[in-house]
Amino acid sequence: MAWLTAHLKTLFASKRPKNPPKRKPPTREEKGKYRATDIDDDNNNNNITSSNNTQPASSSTSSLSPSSSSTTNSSEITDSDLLPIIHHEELHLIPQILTQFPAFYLIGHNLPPAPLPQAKHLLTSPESTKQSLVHPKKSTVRGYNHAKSSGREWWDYTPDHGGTLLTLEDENFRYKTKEYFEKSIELLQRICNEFNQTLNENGEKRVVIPEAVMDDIGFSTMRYLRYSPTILERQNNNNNNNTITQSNNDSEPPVASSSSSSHSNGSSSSTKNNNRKSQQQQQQPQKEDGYSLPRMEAHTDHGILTLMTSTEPSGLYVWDRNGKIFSAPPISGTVMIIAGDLMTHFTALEGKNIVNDGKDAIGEGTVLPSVHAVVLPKGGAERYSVAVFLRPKRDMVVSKYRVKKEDGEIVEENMTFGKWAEEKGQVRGRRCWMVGQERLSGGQDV
Ligand SMILES: O=C(O)CCC(=O)C(=O)O
Ligand SMILES: [Fe+2]
Repeated sequence: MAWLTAHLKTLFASKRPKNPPKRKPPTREEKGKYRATDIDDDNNNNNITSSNNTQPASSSTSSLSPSSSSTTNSSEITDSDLLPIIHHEELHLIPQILTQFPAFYLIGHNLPPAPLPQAKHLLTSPESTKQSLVHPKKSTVRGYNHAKSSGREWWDYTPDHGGTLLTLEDENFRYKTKEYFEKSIELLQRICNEFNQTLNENGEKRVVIPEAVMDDIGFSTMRYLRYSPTILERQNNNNNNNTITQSNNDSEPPVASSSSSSHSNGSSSSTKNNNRKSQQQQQQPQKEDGYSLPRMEAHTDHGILTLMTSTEPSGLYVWDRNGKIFSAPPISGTVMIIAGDLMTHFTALEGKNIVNDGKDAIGEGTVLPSVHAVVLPKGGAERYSVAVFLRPKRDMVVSKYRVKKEDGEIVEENMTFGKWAEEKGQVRGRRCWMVGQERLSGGQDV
């Protein structure tokens, strides 16, 4: 485990790209042109442009310098924090964009409307309906779950059996859910394919992302989330009534804790620790310093890519590799895409791997996983979101790691996606490996 802890700690102290994008600072008019409500496919001829933040506290006084060359202190959010918007016709730009920005918006994607009404429908169903969607072995990546102490509840789609398990008895709901999941996965697979079109130093194409990712949905899933002060209130009034195990690590739990085929829960020591921790949390009074707002603590996703969209108010933030924070509100007509842990494994320098070589495996083309968190603004309405996670099968070998045997011999073993996810789940602070995140996590995960 030491290798993993060390790796996680060093990852975000790694090199910044030598050639940061040189973008002209947008004028206020240009920024206004791309405001959330104005964007549609027809008026957006630029392939890359900048998103406009809608809620930075300091926006009125800050300068309009490009984000990448900004010297802003990492914990400040200013008007210069602009995430790029890429047109679907320009998917080939994405491998480079993801080395420079922690997220991008995609426009012109032809996805069906985001199933946010479906998310609301399911997550505001009667409690008895929600309880009937809980996985028999309490998997936190299949069916209904909640983290009341974080003011959040969610439901994970089960793609197996045509999406008919742990779901609502509603044909329209099922159709819209399945359709959005399948189209989003196809889109994420097309983006992965672009990584295999880039040329290496010798001008040759190399397989960066295993072909199996493009051919199979693997352990991909889709999540509907709801953040609401009323969930926190229920928690306050009803501290001992939780029927579902509360975990502090539920945003991306060990994949091994839920098997799509066997539905085994694989109850691990980390789960027991989390239970103890969450019981302690429930006994603590809610803090009054903002941490009692509905939220998802800072973390990175396990998989390859995540596609996200949400209602307002957003409260979604992403960090770049230098610790700079970007606000990432929903922009109409777009979806937001971020990289997960596996993207770092796949895009490591040729001949190196991040598990054994740490920072030395990270080159200019290496994509780091995006740290992200959600904190609802104070007094805001509730928020719904949809996240589609592209993940390979759990037995896919994603890396190698060295193990010292009892006789002292060092051997290399395969690191599968399932093993990666399971071990990450047991590392304290796995949610986020950056200095500064304690502001969002309540300081518990550093
Ligand atoms: O609600 C969101 O927008 C983010 C959800 C998320 O990060 C997750 O479920 O891993
Ligand atoms: Fe996430």
